[in-house]
Amino acid sequence: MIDKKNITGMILSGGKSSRMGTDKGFLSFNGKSFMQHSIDALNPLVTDIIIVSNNKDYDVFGLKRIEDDIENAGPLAGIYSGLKQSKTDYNLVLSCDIPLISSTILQKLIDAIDEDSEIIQIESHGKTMPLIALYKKQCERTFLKLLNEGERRLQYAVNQCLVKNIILNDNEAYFTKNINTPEALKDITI
Ligand SMILES: Nc1nc2c(ncn2[C@@H]2O[C@H](COP(=O)(O)OP(=O)(O)OP(=O)(O)O)[C@@H](O)[C@H]2O)c(=O)[nH]1
Repeated sequence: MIDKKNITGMILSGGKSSRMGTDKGFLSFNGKSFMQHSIDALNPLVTDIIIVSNNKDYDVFGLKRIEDDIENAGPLAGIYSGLKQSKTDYNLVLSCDIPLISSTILQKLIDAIDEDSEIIQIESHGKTMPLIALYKKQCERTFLKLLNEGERRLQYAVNQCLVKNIILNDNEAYFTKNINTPEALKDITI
């Protein structure tokens, strides 16, 4: 049984937000920013939350913010930067564009911890979601090697580690919806 004191929460908020056209973490849903939704889902499960972003505006959330070690290299580099600075073996990593996310879904990742898995990720509607996932700190080494080789694909990097998928049913899948476009935001708002 793992103690929640051994888990760091990490929220990635870099990238271009090119499909949305505006920084996704500051978008509002149900009276709260997308970033705050990720923070609130993590809070009961972890003792510490880190925001991985080069944008100083995120300091408004009063959390530790770290910058990408390798710039413009996408979420793989963001996770690498977070793991490098993490002091805990287990790290719950979220993106900032999943405003429906809940602690109940994240608890499933924690409940699935076993001796072998290095990464435990959500699988929703047949799609694996490495940005709703638990990473062991030791993945840092594999990720750095891949980044140094020029690799940028997060799912490829995840598959180089020992990974377990937690398959959600259709009702649960709703809570993992990615909001990448203004149309997707409109869909959940109506
Ligand atoms: N720290 C960090 N986070 C990133 C980086 N690129 C993407 N992210 C985050 O990873 C998550 C998924 O990002 P995507 O939706 O794939 O990419 P995006 O750049 O946000 O958006 P698009 O330009 O529309 O693809 C979001 O939470 C982003 O904030 C990066 O280079 N560094």
